[in-house]
Amino acid sequence: MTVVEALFIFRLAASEFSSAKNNKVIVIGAVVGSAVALLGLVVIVIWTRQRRFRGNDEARGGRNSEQSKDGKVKFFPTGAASVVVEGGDVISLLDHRLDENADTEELRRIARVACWCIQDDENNRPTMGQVVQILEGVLEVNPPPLPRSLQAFIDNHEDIVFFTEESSSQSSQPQSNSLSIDSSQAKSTASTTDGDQFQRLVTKPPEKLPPRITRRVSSILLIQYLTCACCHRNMFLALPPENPILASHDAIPVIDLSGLDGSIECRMMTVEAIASACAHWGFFRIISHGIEISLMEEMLKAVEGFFELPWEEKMKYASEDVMNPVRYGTSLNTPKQHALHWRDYLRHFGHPIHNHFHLWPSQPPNYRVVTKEYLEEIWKLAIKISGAISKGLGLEWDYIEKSLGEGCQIVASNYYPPCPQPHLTLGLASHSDHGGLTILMQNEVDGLQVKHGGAWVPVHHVPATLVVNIGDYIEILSNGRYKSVEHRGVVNAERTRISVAVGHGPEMTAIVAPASPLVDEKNKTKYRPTTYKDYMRAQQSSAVRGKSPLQDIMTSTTTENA
Ligand SMILES: O=C(O)CCC(=O)C(=O)O
Ligand SMILES: [Fe+2]
Repeated sequence: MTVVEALFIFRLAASEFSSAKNNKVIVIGAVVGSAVALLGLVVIVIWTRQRRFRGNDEARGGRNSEQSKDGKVKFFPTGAASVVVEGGDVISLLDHRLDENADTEELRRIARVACWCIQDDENNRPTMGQVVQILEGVLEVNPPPLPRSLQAFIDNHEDIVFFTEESSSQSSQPQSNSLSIDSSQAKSTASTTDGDQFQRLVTKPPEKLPPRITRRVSSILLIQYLTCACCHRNMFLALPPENPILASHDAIPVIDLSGLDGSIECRMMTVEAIASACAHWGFFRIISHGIEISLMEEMLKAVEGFFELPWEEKMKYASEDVMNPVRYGTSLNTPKQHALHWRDYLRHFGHPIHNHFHLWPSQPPNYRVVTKEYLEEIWKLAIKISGAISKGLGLEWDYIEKSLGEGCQIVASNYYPPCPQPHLTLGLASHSDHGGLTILMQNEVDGLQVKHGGAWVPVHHVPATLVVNIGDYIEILSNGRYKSVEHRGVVNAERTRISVAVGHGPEMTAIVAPASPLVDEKNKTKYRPTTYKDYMRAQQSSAVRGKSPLQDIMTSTTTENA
């Protein structure tokens, strides 16, 4: 593909992106083969953004070119590429609204990779994988040669096809004040380049990795990455320096839930086992839970099917509003955090299902039906376990159930693609869940870790089991007797991990506060009351680290009363 062809396609298909299944980077859906060339142009658009290439400048009539004082028409990509090739001031090309507020090195890297992507000979262009690594600073990139087809615009500056800024539904009329070059002409000027040019791209790992760490370029993220890099935002999620030592065994308690359907002794023993697990771990594995294995498998498949949809289909559910009933994204609050997880997620409300069913993803075709069945079963299971937890706290069986009102169920499906540098990043940073109980299912790839006694303990995949953890709502309701436990997701270099975490909490308007039977003169309230909606919003909007949202509503127990 020549640059001109790429420009045409960019012009006509600017919004058509799809995910490359394997390497999880953005490509342009309409392009078969040379997506990298188009990527190079997209990169130039993003980095220089408004003023010339996109033609926002009305004075220039929305063209991707401008006329200099000597009357010559300059094609902006050519000018930009020349600056990059000659080692000029890349900051001068930056969107002026950014007030030169960018990291020159980062920008130079972006600019160079953009120019390598639009080399005339496809063999000289980097692979998507190399693009990603260069942008991340893992590989170094040398200055590129000026693409010959851009050189053609210098040589034939009066013969330029201008593309207007109108949407692709309008025809792309040449705006030339003279003749036009069509793509075949440009092709003829773009002969293949020397075989050794690719060598000049030579990318070598830097001696040490950059300090800011999350390497996350998935379907959503390449664009975010580039935009944020241009805005000089720190979007990397670093591991905490004092990472606790990782215990190597999986020691969370295992509870046979069939005990809750047995004799009274059996029930009480199971209640005690759950109470002990909540008090000491906040996490436990359940067996004999009553959810059909086939349903679990179908749910995992439906979720996987969603993540494998084309990018544009998934993006229908992207939202920056943390309270949106359906959300597809990456970190919980990407615009605010500028710190990204190595994962994509789909998060939406479940119970009461009739309120939300119609909003759920309509693809893959069986997603809604399977999810409905799974969430209904999981809701019943959550209520059953909540009964045992209530009893274990010395409350009535139905205390927690009643406190939920209509209740709220949220399913968060997480998709963690393989990561080339897994030890340097996280799929999901340490956090506690805002709800009462989370019931989690994972595919056969490990990655969940629970903080216990100052160490991170892995929770391995065990077929047919589910993992339960208590969240902030139960910590608050128990007046701190049970603690919601921090957990996180790590990633690996080989396999995609999928987890489906279903959280259960009260209806949005419910007041979140300690259960009154658990508050007295001796046990003063440890948490300030708030509505669940406000708490959830605060939790979802904060940088997802540790338990800070919960700490924000803690009282000084020595001074405050219920
Ligand atoms: O992927 C996992 O195992 C953890 C998921 C999780 O903690 C969450 O979605 O809240
Ligand atoms: Fe979680």
